[in-house]
Amino acid sequence: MSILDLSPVVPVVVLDDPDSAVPLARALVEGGIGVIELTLRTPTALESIRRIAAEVPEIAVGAGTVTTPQQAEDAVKAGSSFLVSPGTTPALLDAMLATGVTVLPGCSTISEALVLREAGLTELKFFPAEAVGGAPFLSSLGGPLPDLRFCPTGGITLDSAPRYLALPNVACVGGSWLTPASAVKSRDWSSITATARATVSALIQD
Ligand SMILES: O=C(O)C(=O)C[C@H](O)[C@H](O)COP(=O)(O)O
Repeated sequence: MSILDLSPVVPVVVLDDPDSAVPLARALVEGGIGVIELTLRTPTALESIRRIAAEVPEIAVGAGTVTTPQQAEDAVKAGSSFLVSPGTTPALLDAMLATGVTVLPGCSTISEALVLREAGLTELKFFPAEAVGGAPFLSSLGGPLPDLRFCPTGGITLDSAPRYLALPNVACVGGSWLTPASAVKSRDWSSITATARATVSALIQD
């Protein structure tokens, strides 16, 4: 099964404290979410990935904000089962593919999407979704490139997610709203579970 089909929403998480990684992942699982993207934006992100991969087998943990070949390698060594980049260079794509795990390289223009399709990829991240044209852009892109499937991310909310998910070329959306910084900081796992549950039921009904 594709990583894009695990959940209608991929929580994109910025985590400072690796001690929060396992309870946070468990809170998402409890709320019905089977996938988590840990961004490599904090110095402890790899340690958080390591702990989730080792202790929460119910969730697929991947690395986000992969921007260098070295990060791709390190993230997979830490246990990432998929890699997500905000944009893609040829060297970054080669390194991501060399790891052998599922990759979701980022793009934000039709030409970038075409370059990735030429490399054999059909599942892409679209970032920063809202800022570069949102659902209308992806809808237009579906005309000439109907074989590509996207996970749009960037500025998407529970309110705007259904507009994306209604498109035939959108498999899921990424977003940070499931793990607000305030709830993570205060270790409010029950509110994260409640938000995950509400999100899953709203998006599956849609
Ligand atoms: O760092 C990356 O590689 C990213 O892809 C950025 C994330 O997609 C956004 O940080 C999502 O956050 P929101 O826009 O708040 O939903």
